[in-house]
Amino acid sequence: MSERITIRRPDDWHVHLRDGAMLEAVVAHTAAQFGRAIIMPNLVPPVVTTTDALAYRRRIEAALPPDSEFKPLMTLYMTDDTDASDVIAGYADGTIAAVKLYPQHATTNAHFGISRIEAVYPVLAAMERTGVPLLMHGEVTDGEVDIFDREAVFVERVLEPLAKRFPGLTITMEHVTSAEGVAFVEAARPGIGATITPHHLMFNRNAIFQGGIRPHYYCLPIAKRENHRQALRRAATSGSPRFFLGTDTAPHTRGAKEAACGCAGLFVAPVALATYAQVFDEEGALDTFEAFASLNGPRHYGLEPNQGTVTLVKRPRFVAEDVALATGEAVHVYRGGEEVTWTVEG
Ligand SMILES: NC(=O)N[C@@H](CC(=O)O)C(=O)O
Ligand SMILES: [Zn+2]
Ligand SMILES: [Zn+2]
Repeated sequence: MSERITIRRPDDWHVHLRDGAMLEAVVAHTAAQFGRAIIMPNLVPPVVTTTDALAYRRRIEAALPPDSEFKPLMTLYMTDDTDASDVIAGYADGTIAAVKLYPQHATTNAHFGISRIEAVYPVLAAMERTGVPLLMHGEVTDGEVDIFDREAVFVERVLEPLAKRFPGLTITMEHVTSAEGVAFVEAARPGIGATITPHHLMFNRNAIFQGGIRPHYYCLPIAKRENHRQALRRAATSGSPRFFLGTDTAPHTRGAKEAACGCAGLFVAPVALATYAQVFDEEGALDTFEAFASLNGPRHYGLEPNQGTVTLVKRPRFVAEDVALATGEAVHVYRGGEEVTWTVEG
């Protein structure tokens, strides 16, 4: 049994850093572990143009610890008005790394999302031509579809046809949570990959209702049955280059979560790498950990892996319950108040 593991410095391919006081409070947790991260654009208002992305990147850089080498990779939020030439130019000059597509009303701040996928076909065609990756929140929003089935229905109704219509488009199915999603990605054409979060590897839907309603286990896509969690564990640890690390760290204040209508999203950054390492250790798969955390993502995005390394040791560490904001508000940390078994050494 391994007690220590050194891997290339990993990247986080799905992160919400927010803005303002929240950004200030959370960014160091991601920057301490990861070389790069794909930054989600669902601010209010969202990041829709390369000019917005550049300004947001500067705010992130200003909030980083002074000696940090962390590199934010920016994304645009696809709307009905997204301008293909802005996307292409922003990708060509390195301002943006990808475009994110949210089905309207699918998740936090998705009310700006596109109305009909057909509306953005010309932009998708331009992205296919020029190699700009498309990131998708993979859920249908049709109220007739059960919340636990929204990902599987999305795969069938939206993702499969889209992957066929644009055979050269690089697509990331973000935060895959279901056996159906895993099966699609495994069998899909080249250029299709998926991120897997630490929390969907850790708990199933029972956690949301254990002894009462538990808002700190509520995120989207919602956690599913145990067989889906097992499918995710198999996919992540399989060594398949299709699956890679994306934490979906999504901080909300306690006030926003512990409410009659609580926000979806978990703040997982402080325990992200430790939690993934625990999962790979439990599965007896530490040999495939580096591929998942540090190699598969860069390959999917056509980037080089990071140069440096991180070392994790199997040493228990107590996790603080909350992270404080300068406003006086607090953000509950996923696994806060618990001991985690793995610790990042640096
Ligand atoms: N994952 C979540 O539950 N929430 C995310 C949005 C998202 O990634 O869908 C957020 O921005 O809060
Ligand atoms: Zn999402
Ligand atoms: Zn997200």
